[in-house]
Amino acid sequence: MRLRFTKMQGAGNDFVVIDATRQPFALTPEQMRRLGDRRFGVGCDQILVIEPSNDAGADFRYRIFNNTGAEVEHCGNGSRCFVRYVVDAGLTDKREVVVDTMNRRLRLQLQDDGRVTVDMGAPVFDHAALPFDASGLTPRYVNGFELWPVQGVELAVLSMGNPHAVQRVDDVETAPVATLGPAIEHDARFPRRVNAGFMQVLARDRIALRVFERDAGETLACGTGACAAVVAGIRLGWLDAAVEVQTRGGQLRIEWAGGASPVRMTGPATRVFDGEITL
Ligand SMILES: N[C@H](CCC[C@H](N)C(=O)O)C(=O)O
Repeated sequence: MRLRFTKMQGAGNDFVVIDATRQPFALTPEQMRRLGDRRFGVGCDQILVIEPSNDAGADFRYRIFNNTGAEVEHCGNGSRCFVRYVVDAGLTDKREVVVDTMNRRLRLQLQDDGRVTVDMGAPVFDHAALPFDASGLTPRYVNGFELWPVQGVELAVLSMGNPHAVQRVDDVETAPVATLGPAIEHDARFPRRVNAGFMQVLARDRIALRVFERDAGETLACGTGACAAVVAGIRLGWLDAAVEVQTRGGQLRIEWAGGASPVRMTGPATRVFDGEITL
């Protein structure tokens, strides 16, 4: 089948965007794996599928698939690219767009400087939301927040709609992301696996972050991972309410006022090229 797509990236996290409002989306997981393959296909970290909304409260639905073909709950960098796409493609004349993902309703705002601000919803600390099996473990409490001993390190665990396990490291550049990342991702205590964050605190309003993503491996940036790292850092008493996150692919700004308030993320969203592929 012939498929039109738009290649986009948000802080180096890259996506194949499929507009299912203008062409049918019916790819098998194998076809999605080929689409996402950097040698046999287009290549991307995730595939984003834009669909009409079937709910009066939202302008669109958007589905997210890792490049393995696995459908997932949330993608922060992808949400910014989604709104950049729908505005540039003329699918909406709004500059504040409401979109439904698998389990969240997001509000996205296109800024005058071209960046996009996303209300990412509130973090969830209930272990069942990841899920995370803490049975038999004793956490260390820092500032009243738990750090869990897993794979020989201390993890803060939380959900941004998708599961995250964040640890503090002295230097992200020398952190063992390539080995410890997959070990955490596949640890049995995360039955649906997990995104593993490595956070270096540079100041109370600045961190460096690398994320070994579930399925996709290390990406140049992870939006939900940046939200999870900042929320964990605030809960642990290391960070203030507004933090600049330096990733390998660019900079994100994350704000969280605590409690049940939503996490706000601001960052770039760029169209790279349009194309067609036969799958
Ligand atoms: N790998 C993630 C999905 C993509 C998240 C990331 N690309 C972002 O920007 O939030 C997961 O399996 O939960």
